[in-house]
Amino acid sequence: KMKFIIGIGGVTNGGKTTLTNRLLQTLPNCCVVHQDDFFKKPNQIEVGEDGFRQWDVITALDMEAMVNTVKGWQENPVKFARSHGVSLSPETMESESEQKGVHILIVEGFLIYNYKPLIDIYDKCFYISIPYEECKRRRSTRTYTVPDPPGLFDGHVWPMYLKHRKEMENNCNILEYLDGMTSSEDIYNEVSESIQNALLNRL
Ligand SMILES: Nc1ncnc2c1ncn2[C@@H]1O[C@H](COP(=O)(O)OP(=O)(O)O)[C@@H](O)[C@H]1O
Ligand SMILES: O=C(O)c1ccc[n+]([C@@H]2O[C@H](COP(=O)([O-])O)[C@@H](O)[C@H]2O)c1
Repeated sequence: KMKFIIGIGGVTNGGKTTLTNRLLQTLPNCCVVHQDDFFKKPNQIEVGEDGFRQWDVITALDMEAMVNTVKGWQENPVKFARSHGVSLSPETMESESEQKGVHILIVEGFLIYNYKPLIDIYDKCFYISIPYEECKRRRSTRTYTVPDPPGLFDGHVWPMYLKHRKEMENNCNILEYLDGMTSSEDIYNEVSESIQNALLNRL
């Protein structure tokens, strides 16, 4: 059975979750792993010299657990789907014995291309970005499990984003860049078409 992994990376508040949810509704047999689910507890997040808890670094996340979750899907996507409440299409169920059908995993998050064990797993790598002003505006309307203290965006979030983005580009993934300023409908259509083409090439 064919397995296909899609990375949806990009800046905080770029629209990764919005796009991911839309794809989940339309792609067959599609599961998701959200990087945000692997943040460590606040008391395990180190405080930097700047006084801010360092949320926007890879060590703020339990990446080992995230990799194991992805491996769990790779080893048995049917079991993974079932245990995560994803219903499989009848066609996939019937063809289980026949090596047909496709299983798709979306890996979504702000640092999914900055961790070695995950870099080579993707069949498609998307990257959403938006400009500083829009990012700051959208972020100010969002409340995380731990709300941003004043100054976090300029003092930590944005500088870390720039640093990681540079690092990621050096890792030279074959990234497809998406403009997060366009409508979510346009972004969805662009990504959807790209995925369909890749799937057709693989069948
Ligand atoms: N294409 C878009 N255009 C305008 N606003 C968007 C778009 N996509 C998402 N948003 C908004 O931006 C905010 C962050 O979106 P979200 O999908 O949660 O981003 P992320 O998962 O990258 O942090 C939300 O308020 C969402 O409604
Ligand atoms: O999810 C959490 O528990 C959490 C707690 C504190 C901060 N965050 C922020 O989550 C951001 C990444 O998620 P996202 O959806 O904005 O890409 C990152 O910029 C962190 O600063 C997230």
